[in-house]
Amino acid sequence: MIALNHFNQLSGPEAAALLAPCVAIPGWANALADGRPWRTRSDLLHAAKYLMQAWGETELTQALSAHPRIGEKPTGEQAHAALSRQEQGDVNERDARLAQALREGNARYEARFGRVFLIRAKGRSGEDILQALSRRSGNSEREEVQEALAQLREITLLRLEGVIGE
Ligand SMILES: NC(=O)NC1=NC(=O)NC1=O
Repeated sequence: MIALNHFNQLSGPEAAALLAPCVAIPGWANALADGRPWRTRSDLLHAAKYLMQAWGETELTQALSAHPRIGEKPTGEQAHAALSRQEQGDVNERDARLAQALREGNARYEARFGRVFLIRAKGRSGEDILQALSRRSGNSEREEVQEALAQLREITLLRLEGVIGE
């Protein structure tokens, strides 16, 4: 985490690179880097949320390239991977029944929608996630794009709040 005034003083590329692990949508990080200097952290977070409203299915697909399946914690060392491992901390990978149910649920979801199931995992138990996976698998395509985008916004905002301090 760095302080806002330090973020304001970085070069453009450094500022954008710092935000890149929040979501794999470069335009979003670049726009927030270009918007500096931010007067307050709140101004930055409001701008970030405003920019996310424009995201659609294209951005969702783009972002999913950096989100591992739920229950499959990534092994990579990139910042995205470390964040995903931390966010999925409450998914008890030692619970073999849960892990199997998530694998099966993810496969069914991907067969239906053609993309990885995305959920804000932080603060959710494996059981909570499994229930959401089951419920959302019954969504229409249009409903599910909106739900997945809402989850992407939550994940991205939580990550941004973890990167930039007051
Ligand atoms: N497929 C996923 O939902 N992945 C993730 N959810 C999170 O909260 N972090 C992830 O990497």
